[in-house]
Amino acid sequence: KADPRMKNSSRVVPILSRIFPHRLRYHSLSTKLGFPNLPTRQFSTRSGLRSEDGALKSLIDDETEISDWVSGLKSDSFQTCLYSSDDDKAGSENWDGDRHRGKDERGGQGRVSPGKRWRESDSDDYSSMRGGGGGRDDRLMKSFRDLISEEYSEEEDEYDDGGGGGDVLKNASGLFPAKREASPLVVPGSLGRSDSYLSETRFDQCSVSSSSLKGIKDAGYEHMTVVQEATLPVILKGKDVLAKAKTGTGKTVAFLLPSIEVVLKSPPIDRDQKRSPIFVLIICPTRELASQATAEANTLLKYHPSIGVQVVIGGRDFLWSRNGCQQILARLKDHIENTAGFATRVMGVKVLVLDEADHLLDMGFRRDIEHIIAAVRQICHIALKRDHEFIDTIGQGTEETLTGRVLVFCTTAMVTRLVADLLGELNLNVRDIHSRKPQSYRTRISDEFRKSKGLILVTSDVSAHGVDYPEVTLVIQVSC
Ligand SMILES: Nc1ncnc2c1ncn2[C@@H]1O[C@H](COP(=O)(O)OP(=O)(O)OP(=O)(O)O)[C@@H](O)[C@H]1O
Repeated sequence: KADPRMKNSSRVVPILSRIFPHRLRYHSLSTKLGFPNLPTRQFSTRSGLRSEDGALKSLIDDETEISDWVSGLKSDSFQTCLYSSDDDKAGSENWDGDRHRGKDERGGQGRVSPGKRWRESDSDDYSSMRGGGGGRDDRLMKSFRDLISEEYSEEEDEYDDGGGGGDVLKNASGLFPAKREASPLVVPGSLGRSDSYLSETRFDQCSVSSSSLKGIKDAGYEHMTVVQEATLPVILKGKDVLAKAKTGTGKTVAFLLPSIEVVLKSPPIDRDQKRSPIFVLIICPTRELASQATAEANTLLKYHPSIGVQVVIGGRDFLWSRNGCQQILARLKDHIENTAGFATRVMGVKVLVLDEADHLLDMGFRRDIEHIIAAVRQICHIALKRDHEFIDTIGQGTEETLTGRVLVFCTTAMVTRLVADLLGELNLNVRDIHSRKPQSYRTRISDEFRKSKGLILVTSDVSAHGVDYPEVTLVIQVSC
């Protein structure tokens, strides 16, 4: 039986189809420097997977079929939150899901065991979905926005929910410039200061329910973190958000708290309904991260006895394996089709969170994300609206993440220039010295490198002779 709440919408969600290009990876350098880390595992390109993976193939083939039975479904509103972290702490070794999220430093979580509530019925099979740690640069975020919005424009009119995006921005506590999505909203308070994750704003200054406030207080939180402060009012206004923030800066609460408020604002559940509808769907790449989010949710839900949280986990550490995304898809499809009541329950989804989605893109999973979104969309009619807000608490460049001096030796002037250009493309703070540069320039750059911190010097062997650079954190020899 369909949720009666779904009756009034006329949205049609566009098909997402563009292929996201694979990106260059500088794994070892980024790991050493504490730059945003990239995965160590080798992932095959996506092209071969589809034919090999029956589950994915069948999901895609079945999209039309699923779409048939959901075509009558309607949704009043649907919010999408895409979260990414600029993970300068988590090393590549953590990609299997045992990332630490700074909880020891700040405490205040884990009081309630994951999945305590709502485990009663239809899931013996728990499977988590969440994207690993470590954000990428703005190109990724832009790609994400492109990915989600590009086909949106084709059906723009059908998406207009009358929300009035500009007004939303204007009304948002004065924190947000009334600007549409042309460029990310950079939250300056957070830039370049690793200890400044807490904002001046207290939770009790925001319009969240008193029960949520009690839970927040019990968790020991008083002030919002920068990303929470920036995203909460926007999401509470019903706006979609694409947020970028460093690891351990409270993104989980940033998406959980407004999600809880959305649930609270939803019409009461029909008591006759056998299975409670799912209002919020959070997709995480690993069971560990899903469990952490669940624990955090339970903390926030302490005084909301009517709202439950359920973690659905399948195989063990499956995501960052070769077919991880396909497995998510397969499980999603499996749950939709075979888990008693799941499809009906998920029809009520009002908030979709793709946590750390940038990693999925970075790893060439764009197609798979599209399919996940398509699969979810089939049942709940969602998309990140084109007038969503992109909130960036990190900003361009990564200079603040590099504190040491890095020396990269290359064999020739050409290779030196190439390596410097590549690092520059990654927004790293880089200088190059080689024989084709004038001596005065080389001397100046040498001096700058000696004096400054947070700089990468790429040099040909020309500067290897007789130079003495103090406190070099890392030396890399490029031998091609
Ligand atoms: N407003 C707050 N005040 C104090 N501590 C907080 C606040 N919000 C979250 N925390 C705590 O900060 C820690 C890190 O938060 P969280 O795990 O949500 O960060 P994150 O940005 O999601 O990290 P990741 O990128 O690893 O997913 C947790 O222990 C959480 O309980």
